[in-house]
Amino acid sequence: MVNQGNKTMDAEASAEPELQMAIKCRDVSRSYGKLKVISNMDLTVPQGQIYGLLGPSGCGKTTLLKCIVGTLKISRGHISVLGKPPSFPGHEVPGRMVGYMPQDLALYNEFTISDTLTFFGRIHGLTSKETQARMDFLVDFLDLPQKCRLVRNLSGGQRRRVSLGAALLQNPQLLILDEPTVGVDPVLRARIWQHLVEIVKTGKVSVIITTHYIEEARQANVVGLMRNGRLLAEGNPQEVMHQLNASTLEHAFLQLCETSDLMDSKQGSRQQGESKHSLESGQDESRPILSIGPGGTPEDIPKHAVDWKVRARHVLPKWRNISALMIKTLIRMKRMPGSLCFQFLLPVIQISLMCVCIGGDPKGVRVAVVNNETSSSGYSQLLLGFLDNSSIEQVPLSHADAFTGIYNGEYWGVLGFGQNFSSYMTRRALHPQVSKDVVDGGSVHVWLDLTNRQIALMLQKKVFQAFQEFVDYELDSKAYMVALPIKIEEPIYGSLNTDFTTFITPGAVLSITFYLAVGLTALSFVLERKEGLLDRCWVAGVSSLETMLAHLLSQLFVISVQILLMLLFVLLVFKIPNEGSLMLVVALIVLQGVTGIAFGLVISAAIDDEQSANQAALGVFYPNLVISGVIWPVECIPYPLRYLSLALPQTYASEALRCIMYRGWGLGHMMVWRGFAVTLGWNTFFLLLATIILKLRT
Ligand SMILES: Nc1ncnc2c1ncn2[C@@H]1O[C@H](COP(=O)(O)OP(=O)(O)OP(=O)(O)O)[C@@H](O)[C@H]1O
Repeated sequence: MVNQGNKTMDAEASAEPELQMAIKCRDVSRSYGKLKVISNMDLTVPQGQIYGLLGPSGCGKTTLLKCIVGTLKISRGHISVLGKPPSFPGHEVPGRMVGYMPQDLALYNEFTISDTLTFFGRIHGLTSKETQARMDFLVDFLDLPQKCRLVRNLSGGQRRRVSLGAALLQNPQLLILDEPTVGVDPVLRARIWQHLVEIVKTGKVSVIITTHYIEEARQANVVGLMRNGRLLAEGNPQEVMHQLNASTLEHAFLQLCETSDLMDSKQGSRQQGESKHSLESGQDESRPILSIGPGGTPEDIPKHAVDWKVRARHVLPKWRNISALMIKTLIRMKRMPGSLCFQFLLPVIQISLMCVCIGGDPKGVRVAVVNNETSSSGYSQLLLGFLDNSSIEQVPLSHADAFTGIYNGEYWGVLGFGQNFSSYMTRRALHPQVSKDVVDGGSVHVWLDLTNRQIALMLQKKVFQAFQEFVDYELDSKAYMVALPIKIEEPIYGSLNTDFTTFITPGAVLSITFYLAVGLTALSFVLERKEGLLDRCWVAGVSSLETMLAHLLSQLFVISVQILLMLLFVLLVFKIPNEGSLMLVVALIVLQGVTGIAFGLVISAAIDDEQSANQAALGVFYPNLVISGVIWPVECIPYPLRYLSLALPQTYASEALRCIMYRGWGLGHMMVWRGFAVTLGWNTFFLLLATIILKLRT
């Protein structure tokens, strides 16, 4: 009986004058991995009508709407929205022509209602006057609370209405509303439907709406009843009910489900004997059981040509969108002052801790002194007087106690002087030939605990320095007789007492800038994607490149403040020398910050959840720090790992920064421009990669 009705109504429809179609889906399929969610679906939304898309939870309604707005790619078939496929160059879908209310709220929690509508108004290119007028209307119409209320403080239903307001804002030609009436009281629900009915009356606006409340869809001009990714029926709600002799849409739907189950089981038993080919073609599946009205035919898929100028304009980023997104980020920052202060202060804290704690000479290192020379005017006492007391704490002990102490880990070394140290040392210096006992007794004996190389090296250096100062003082012009025949001349670059902090600071500044920038951006898209904000902005007409550039520019502001504060501390508080151009120093650090932002954007474009994004950012941190030559010279890294090290973003950049700061070199030196070139190369690569990933995934 249903099939008969179907045929009659198809025939009637073909006799009617042809309607303009707002949306045409032909043979559309979409799968998530192996799960086929939409199967060979044909759906037609006539221009100037309300189309109610109905169906149980999980039947694929949201997926279909996402395919229609273009945020999901279809696996097969063709979709035309307002005359062209979504995201066709020059077509304002996505863009101003479409108002999309996603199922997720997709609102910025830190925004007020007014901020939210102003943001979408900017993206759609409305003037502030137009936005204001629409805002006043929508606040009144949707019964919204005061405009200055923060979205995060609104109830679920209020948020939903704000989200609907954002979709209605620019008076779009096509409204795509995914469950706009959930959580909305019956009075307002009726008003929303009344409004939709009114706006379609002009014939210029079309609406596709999904709802769980099947009966409210009676007010739609056309309903599509969906089940398991298929359209069971499409037609005017009254006619659907009439055809199925049902008193309510719900009953009609129930009947269709039963018919569909019956047909499926019949088809299943038939197909057992048939070839696999007919199973896969799926052509039968695509036809609704009941089709009343303007269905589509495969041959009406038009071909569209596009001018290269239009194509170029479509690809080029729009400053309007970038500035809207930047203002959005700045407003969000302003609404989280604690987090912003923390972001500004964190690099200062990190670099200060590094300068204070890493690279300086160890202090108060306990050393046991076994002095068997009793005379207080002996050379041993004199020599000990030249030891740097701030670094070394001398503990006079007997031989036995000193060795017990060092074995117990109480001392880092033992200095031993023989009974006749002074006389033997003189004899060593003056006589060309002396016995082994004299050589031995005239030497300072040093036993070290070498488990801590830095402390042991410092002790050795301090003992040699003390000895040199002692002989210079005691022997004056004859000092050459006992001193080592090696003279360390004035350094070409740097100073004689350069400490490890000086080496590590440039690399540390770059690493801190890089990783804080990664941290700032690695989650930016992850959270926005999760909350549906990325998709919503995309449907409003924001491209991946614009999203990327807006993030980059607004985060540049944050890292500029970070870099300024960090450099103030490094140069003025910790007095790290800078012999070169401050402009070059700042430029290189800012570019490294951009590399960090771009890398963070890659992570956040590629990864869906916060935990994985955090893990990726943290996972890269330590290996990169270790093999970038930031904390230890690259020359210590064995081949072939060194090649990897040299290719990393911070290796040549750290070297370049050291060359600028300590050697005073400029861009004329290869070691400097190489650092800039590698940094710029990585910036470009990461930004392109992030844009491509985001484009592919949005
Ligand atoms: N990103 C995804 N990855 C894998 N499966 C998905 C994804 N999104 C949706 N699905 C699956 O696709 C099917 C259809 O989901 P969809 O959200 O389109 O249903 P729906 O009809 O809108 O349901 P509801 O009315 O509850 O919103 C469901 O089985 C769902 O689990």
